[in-house]
Amino acid sequence: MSTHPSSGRHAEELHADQAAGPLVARTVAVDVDSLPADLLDLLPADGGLAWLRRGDGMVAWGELLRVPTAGPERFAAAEGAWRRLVAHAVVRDEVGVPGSGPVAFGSFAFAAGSPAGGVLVVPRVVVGRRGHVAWVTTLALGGVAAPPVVVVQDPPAAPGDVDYADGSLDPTAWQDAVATAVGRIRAGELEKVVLARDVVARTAEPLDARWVLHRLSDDYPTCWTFAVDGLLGATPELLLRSEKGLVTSRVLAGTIRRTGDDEADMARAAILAHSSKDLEEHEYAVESLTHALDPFCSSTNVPETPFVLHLPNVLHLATDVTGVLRGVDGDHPTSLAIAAALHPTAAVAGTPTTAACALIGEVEGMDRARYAGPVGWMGADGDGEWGIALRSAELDPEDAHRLRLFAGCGIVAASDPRAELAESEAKLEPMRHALAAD
Ligand SMILES: C=C(O[C@@H]1C=C(C(=O)O)C=C[C@H]1O)C(=O)O
Repeated sequence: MSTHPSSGRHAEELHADQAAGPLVARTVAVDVDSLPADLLDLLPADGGLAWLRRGDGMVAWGELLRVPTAGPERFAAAEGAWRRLVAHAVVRDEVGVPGSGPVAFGSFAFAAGSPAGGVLVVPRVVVGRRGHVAWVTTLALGGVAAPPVVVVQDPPAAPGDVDYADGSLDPTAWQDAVATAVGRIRAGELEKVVLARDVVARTAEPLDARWVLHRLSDDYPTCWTFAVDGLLGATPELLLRSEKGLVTSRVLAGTIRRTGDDEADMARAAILAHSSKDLEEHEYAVESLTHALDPFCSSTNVPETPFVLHLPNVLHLATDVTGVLRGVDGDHPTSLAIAAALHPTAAVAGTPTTAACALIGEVEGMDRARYAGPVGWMGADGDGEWGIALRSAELDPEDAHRLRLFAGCGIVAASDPRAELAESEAKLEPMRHALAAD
């Protein structure tokens, strides 16, 4: 994995590289049967990029360009750089599906003030699959790249024993923070806040990100498994997909742990679907999303009641919101511009947003970095997919044995700190299991 850049230098590099010539992208169709069932098998050991769900999606490697950003304008700066780059690009794409042609992968800090900022990475090679269609894209500057080597790599080595240590707040201090938040909500200062905690993992062997990615995508096929610049995870929550004028967003809020017993879980699903605490929490999240999406859309569709999303570790209340983008002939904002407007939703910040973010800054006691920020990819036409970076961990660029795991919970007036701690443990489970040896 590449290390995190210090801001200004690499942005200049982008311009210098552009001066070396335009972006040249060539996508060729490949026989879907010639690819391994798991595209992650193609990722080289020194890391790469991934965006996968149910076996479809993309893996990519080689860093052609990197656009580091920071501050309140982090999304706009990245988006502007990408638009300038593709405006002069020379593209030959014989496949023509979302994800073919030039793509950039990105990941952005939750908070505008976070030193983590954000980054767009343009890879040298992308291998993608969408149903029965598969492709390889090569990207270069100023000329056509040599055909890439696309081969199944040696499997990743296990991380060995993993030790866990408290992150910024220990469990008692975090429950105190939750209790403080409940007090503020009951006092009428705000309606909902999402509080997160971090846990630090130390692996005996240097971590091969592919080990974690394989586990996550095998265990959580309905989630979006991602890897962007040292941020790994499998998120069940899609901030948005923008495809040919249609936007889709999967909003989650309201959670119950699974028991491991199917019958008991069905009963729990029914409890969740009727829990006024969870329904209230969910409604805040759906409302904030639709409110932010509305200005971009000529029409939206918001189901009246949520469905229960079953994951191996938890059950969530979920709503899929769809909308038709305004704009003629595809002339509408890019997926990243829309993601910027939607972030942060009440699912990861709270309601109202400003008060919730202020309370997070006051009591959470940590920098979320890129956890709970948008993560995903975008193509030359601006279409793309951006998830919310949940159920995730950030690798330490300075120490291949160290990573920070994150999980958060929506807090409302009826929340109980002990139950929220248990919920956060359930949300840490995917990453803990992904790190475990066989
Ligand atoms: C904040 C997280 O999850 C969010 C909070 C949820 C909740 O409180 O019920 C459910 C899904 C996510 O929107 C996380 O996984 O870290």
